[in-house]
Amino acid sequence: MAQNRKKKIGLIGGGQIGGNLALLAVQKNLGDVVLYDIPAAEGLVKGKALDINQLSAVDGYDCRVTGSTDWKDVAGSDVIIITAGVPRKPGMTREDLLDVNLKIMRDVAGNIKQHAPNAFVINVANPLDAMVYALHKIAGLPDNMVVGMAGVLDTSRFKCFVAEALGSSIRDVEALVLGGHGDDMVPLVRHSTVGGVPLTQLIAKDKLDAIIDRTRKGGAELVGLYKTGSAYFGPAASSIAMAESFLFDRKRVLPAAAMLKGQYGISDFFFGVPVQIGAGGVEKVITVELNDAEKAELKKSYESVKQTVELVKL
Ligand SMILES: NC(=O)c1ccc[n+]([C@@H]2O[C@H](COP(=O)([O-])OP(=O)(O)OC[C@H]3O[C@@H](n4cnc5c(N)ncnc54)[C@H](O)[C@@H]3O)[C@@H](O)[C@H]2O)c1
Ligand SMILES: O=C(O)C[C@H](O)C(=O)O
Repeated sequence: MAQNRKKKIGLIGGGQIGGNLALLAVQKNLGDVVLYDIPAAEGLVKGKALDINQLSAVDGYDCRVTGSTDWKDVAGSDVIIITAGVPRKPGMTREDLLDVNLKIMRDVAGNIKQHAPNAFVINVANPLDAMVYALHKIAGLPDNMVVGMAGVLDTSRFKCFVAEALGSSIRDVEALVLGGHGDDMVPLVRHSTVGGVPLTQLIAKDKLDAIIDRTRKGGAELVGLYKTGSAYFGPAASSIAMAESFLFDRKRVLPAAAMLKGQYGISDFFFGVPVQIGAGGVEKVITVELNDAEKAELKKSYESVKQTVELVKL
């Protein structure tokens, strides 16, 4: 009888998010993990791999992590998550990372093209929307196999603040944040509910406005607290949710930066919208009906993301 082989997960970048991705992948039994980083970080990835493999004995996890500085080990990955890139520090914008992270992306995307052209690739590096655009161009992957992680994280921040404000279970909060991964992202209040009850009936407008503002600045709030880098637990969990939906053909509808071909009036551009992720990668882009005010907000977010993407010269 044919045996199902274990899935292979390539994690490019073994820093804060990369290490947490490896841990979550093992704990969720997603597959064997290759944690790749540059030669200067060999000890870091080999150490994290060994540490997680030893932890596996405690709870009996079956998947293994290999720390590597050789792209050949990444070959054959079913899914790749890219966190190779510098995080911002207090006082910086995500856009300030463009030059340095674009250099890293050239290297990473070129290697994906060479070593893992069939993988479903999730980019996390910032500035998110520009980096996923560069990845797609350089790696030459099909539109459906490249996606950027931001919407799941931005939406989870919004849900977290709503649950806190109401003192309710976070499980019952349904919400959606659209647009680019920047201060102009669009939390869709009209489409958000708690236990099926519209959010607008539960939280007063001034409180909701404060939640929206805090969500938009959610990344900066953590940068301000950590001081030496940015968020990593939430980003890792958000990326794993996307990878899981692909690996197990879950067909979850999740907000992500996906290639648009005319949807929302946007063409040949990666932008944060709800997509269905399954074994075929991004299988569907879902169009949400928006009112004029929401359309205007989304256009503003698009215009600001576009400014950064236009600086990407390949
Ligand atoms: N999309 C999001 O929502 C989101 C959320 C948080 C962080 N981020 C971004 O994710 C990136 C990583 O964050 P982090 O906290 O893990 O940073 P980190 O500094 O802890 O880790 C980054 C790792 O990338 C490695 N790296 C550098 N060049 C590389 C290359 N060419 N190939 C492979 N690896 C390479 C570094 O050696 C380092 O280990 C940052 O750009 C950050 O801004 C995005
Ligand atoms: O804010 C950052 O720099 C990191 C990330 O984009 C986040 O939203 O946490």
